[in-house]
Amino acid sequence: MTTERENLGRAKRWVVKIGSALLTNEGRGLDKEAIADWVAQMARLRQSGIELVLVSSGAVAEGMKRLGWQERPDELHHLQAAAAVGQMGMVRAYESFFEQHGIHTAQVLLTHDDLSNRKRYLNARSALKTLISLGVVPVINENDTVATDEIRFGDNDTLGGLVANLIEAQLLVILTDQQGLYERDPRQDPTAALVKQGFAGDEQLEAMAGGSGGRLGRGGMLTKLRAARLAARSDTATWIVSGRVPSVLLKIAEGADYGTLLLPAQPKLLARKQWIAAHLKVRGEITLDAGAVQKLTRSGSSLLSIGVTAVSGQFTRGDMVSCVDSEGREIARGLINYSAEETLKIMRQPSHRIAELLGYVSESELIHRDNLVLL
Ligand SMILES: Nc1ncnc2c1ncn2[C@@H]1O[C@H](COP(=O)(O)OP(=O)(O)O)[C@@H](O)[C@H]1O
Ligand SMILES: N[C@@H](CCC(=O)OP(=O)(O)O)C(=O)O
Repeated sequence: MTTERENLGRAKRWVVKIGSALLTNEGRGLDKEAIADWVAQMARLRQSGIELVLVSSGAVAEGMKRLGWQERPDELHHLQAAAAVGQMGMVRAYESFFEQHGIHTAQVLLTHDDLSNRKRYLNARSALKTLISLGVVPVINENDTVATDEIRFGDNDTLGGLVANLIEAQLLVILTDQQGLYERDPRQDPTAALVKQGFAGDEQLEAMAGGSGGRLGRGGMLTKLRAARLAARSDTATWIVSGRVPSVLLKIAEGADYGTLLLPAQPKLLARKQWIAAHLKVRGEITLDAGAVQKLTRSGSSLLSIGVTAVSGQFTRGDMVSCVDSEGREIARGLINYSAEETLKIMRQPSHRIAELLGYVSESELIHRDNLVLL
């Protein structure tokens, strides 16, 4: 009988994410030996027909090393400067190692803005798919030099999950400095047991994960689990595994029993809904009454103004808002058809009164079901 691991090892399209601590050998500078080794493995995978996209952290960590800084700076402009310096070394290393195997690489730097604008999202998707079809391995990182807090993914685990959605990968492999997810942070408790398999989005697993163990990156175990939750929306499984296991990527392709495998538990979302769900910047919150919650969750209906009891935040038509129940639990997200001010005027009112209350009607639904994603 074939196991899930064996099936996933045969997946055709992978996103591989490599974290800062691993790539820079805990900040000692780019670990060229390790990079050459991962690249050699990826070249073998490509030869066996697997399509690959690489999401690599390490620009800030490598920049810090080159600039002689011991501590990760707090100021944004210092981080941006370090990233700009370090990114050069990183892409140079990848390019020269992949070249030895006759494989072209491409540098792709993204900000959250690029993926939250529908047109730029579609552009990024077709550019990546074209690169893949040309046999090129794209090397993606956040565009740290221009990213402000407003337009930041924040960590590359999240970026990895979103890229998996973008290219509809079957597998997201997160290489890190631990063997996988442990029941507790192994840096705090070395006796903690490894979790071998679970479901993406399982809150019990998320409760086991702590923040970043290092001073180099921004992620941590929780961001990896959240990335798995994001990836699951495109039916992508996530494998969290140590990059220090010899031939780790080749072993995964054989379905070996390493690390933590997180399987998607929900049905795949339509591509447009994945894009909606991936919006990280929520502009406001609307509270729904019990009837509206039931309509949305049981019948997949659109949200009407009559079911809304409260509005908070500043949003305009087309913005992403979070829909919560009367206890404050988020149940859905969607692109709203009315601004916060308009929503305040029409909440608790039936749709046929919108014209009378506002003097015009944009749409009869507050959020159309095609623009609504249940969480
Ligand atoms: N439950 C857990 N299991 C494993 N690692 C954990 C857990 N909770 C927190 N961590 C920490 O997360 C770190 C990995 O995240 P991070 O340092 O961001 O790595 P990367 O640079 O690979 O993204 C580990 O070194 C570990 O200290
Ligand atoms: N874009 C940043 C990535 C920061 C980050 O998320 O790091 P990590 O938690 O190690 O994956 C960089 O290249 O330094």
